Amino acid sequence: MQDYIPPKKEHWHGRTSDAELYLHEKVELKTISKIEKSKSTFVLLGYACDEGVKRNQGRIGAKGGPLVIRQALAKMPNHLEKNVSLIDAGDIICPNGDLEKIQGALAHLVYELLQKNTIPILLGGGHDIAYGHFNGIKKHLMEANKRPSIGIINFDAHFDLRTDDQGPTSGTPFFQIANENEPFHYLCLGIRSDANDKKLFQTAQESDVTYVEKNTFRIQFTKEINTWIRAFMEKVNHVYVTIDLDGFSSAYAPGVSAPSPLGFSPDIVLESLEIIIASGKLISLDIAEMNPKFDIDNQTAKLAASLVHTVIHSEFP
Ligand SMILES: N=CN[C@@H](CCC(=O)O)C(=O)O
Ligand SMILES: [Mn+2]
Ligand SMILES: [Mn+2]
Repeated sequence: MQDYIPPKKEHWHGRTSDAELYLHEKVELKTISKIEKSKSTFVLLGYACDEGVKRNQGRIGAKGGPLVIRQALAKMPNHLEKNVSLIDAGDIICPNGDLEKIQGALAHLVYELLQKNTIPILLGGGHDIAYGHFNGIKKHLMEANKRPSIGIINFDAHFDLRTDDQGPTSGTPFFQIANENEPFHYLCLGIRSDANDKKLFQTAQESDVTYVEKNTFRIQFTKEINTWIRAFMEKVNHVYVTIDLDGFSSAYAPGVSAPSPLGFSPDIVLESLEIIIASGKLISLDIAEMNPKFDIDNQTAKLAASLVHTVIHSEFP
């Protein structure tokens, strides 16, 4: 496949030990066809594409996202049990701007990873990653059930519910999913009224979107937020989590296409992830909008890598 780059050893560096103390020593590099069926395997797949951001008039650079997240993760300590595997499966790329094709290719690879019972962790790339990612999950679940029940939990400043009448962009993925899926289960955490216009709030209302605005998505309201997340998850059988790094305050995440000075803090995201993972419904996860061009001292890459580190070290029921 010309839009796929196999994993590379040179992307994984750090301190060395004789006991797999670091993740670059633990990670296995495998192309997707070589990955075996296993329940306790996390697979990293990069979406090195910022075509959707470009089309959405954003600041390009997110195609470099997967590499810097890997490089930060490589140096982090490995506390994984021996029976848990971490695999890097390489990157999807978008060399000629054919976003629709790349989203289709991504959906196919996600489908293959889920057929192998692994837990995909996708690294972006623009938030158009969500459309391909969701379709891969859907294809996999449709083999068992014609109408799978999938809830999307998006940590984001934005709804990303723009219409796709001019084609897909990083601002349209959830509009596309809403249009093609009935019912549409979508929970947004961290929405900012200074980053979404009236039409987007109206589309959210018409599509029955549940959302928590940024002023409420704070650690002080953990109890209430946990109740809302649990209530949302009750309605669905599977949960797909997508974390748009631009939802974090730019004090934590300057390296994104559309920064949020008044965004949320990592602590409430970690609390929420704990509840979601403990539910046993998390099927797949991605981290989107990492843009190394605007990062400062690798803070955003390290934040993204720490989120991956937290997820892979969590107990999956
Ligand atoms: N994926 C990002 N989407 C945002 C970008 C906002 C911006 O460029 O300021 C959106 O379209 O609303
Ligand atoms: Mn966003
Ligand atoms: Mn987004």
